[in-house]
Amino acid sequence: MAALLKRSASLLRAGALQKHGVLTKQALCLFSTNMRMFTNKISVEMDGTTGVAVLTMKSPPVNSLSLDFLTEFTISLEKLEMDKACRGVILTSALPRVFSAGLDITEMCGKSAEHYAAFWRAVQEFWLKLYTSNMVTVAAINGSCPAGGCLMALVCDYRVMADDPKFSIGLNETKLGIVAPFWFKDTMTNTIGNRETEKALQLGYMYSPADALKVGLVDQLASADKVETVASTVMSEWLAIPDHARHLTKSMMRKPTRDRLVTHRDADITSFVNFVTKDSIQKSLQMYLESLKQRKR
Ligand SMILES: CCC/C=C/C(=O)SCCNC(=O)CCNC(=O)[C@H](O)C(C)(C)COP(=O)([O-])OP(=O)([O-])OC[C@H]1O[C@@H](n2cnc3c(N)ncnc32)[C@H](O)[C@@H]1OP(=O)([O-])[O-]
Repeated sequence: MAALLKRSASLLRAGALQKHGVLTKQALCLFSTNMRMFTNKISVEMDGTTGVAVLTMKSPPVNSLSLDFLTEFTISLEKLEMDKACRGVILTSALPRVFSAGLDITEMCGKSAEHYAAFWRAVQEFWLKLYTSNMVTVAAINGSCPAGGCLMALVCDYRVMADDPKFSIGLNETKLGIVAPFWFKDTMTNTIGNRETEKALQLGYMYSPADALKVGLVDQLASADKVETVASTVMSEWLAIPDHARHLTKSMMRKPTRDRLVTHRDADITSFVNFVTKDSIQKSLQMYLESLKQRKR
């Protein structure tokens, strides 16, 4: 009981969340050591016995990474990170065919320079928090996963993807007439190597699950209905390793890539704002958004 009260207090202290004004519909429920947390766009269920949380993205139509989404995601992750009982998190989607469509293109169109800067800082923060998490992170990719969606999966420790040829994964930025920034590129290079990344980025290549497995962009395929179960099995294998040894190893492997962004963070924001405010880029993004809408007709 004492432990439960201590836990409730720590969750209530996380009332800092409300200051951000994004968690208006948040509900916290405590059942013994299990925890459930809901925001508008994300739900988190923590199993106190296993120490594993499932973070489910539920922002229709395509779990696009808007400023609000990124803020809710980052805060949810921070809360799990602060919870000593949580050792691993599985990321997945509640939507039937989409893991995440990547950055919300409407956040990059027709807005002010100040907005673009705030948006980009949130994208950086999201990447930094997930990339440097002490928890084991496993992506259960149960749908398509372009651009920022692929980035989210790539920063996880392990990726399980649904073996459905209708789904695809990759950094397709060049197809939108934009350029993946250096830390997107670094994240992909660290996973599949320089040559494959160079081809994939120049072509904006979207891999089928089978091809993604072949080049190592994902670690394992599973039938669509088994993705989360397989992710849980993988999670238990990773959690069998002592936390401190795994943390130090992860941090040693990731530090140079993390440091590169941290050192160049402001310059990266300036560069994004200069890029995205160009008329030619605004035109490309508008045309791409329009083409997405036309596809449905
Ligand atoms: C330097 C910058 C680096 C950039 C990184 C990025 O991540 S750039 C991001 C690169 N990302 C991409 O290139 C992904 C583009 N998206 C897709 O390829 C597909 O949507 C899909 C395969 C994800 C899902 O197919 P599906 O048949 O299930 O769904 P659907 O196609 O019918 O779309 C439903 C609705 O969602 C809308 N919408 C979609 N995506 C976005 C978005 N990112 N944002 C906003 N809106 C988006 C779409 O317009 C439509 O709106 P409507 O008409 O209802 O008002």
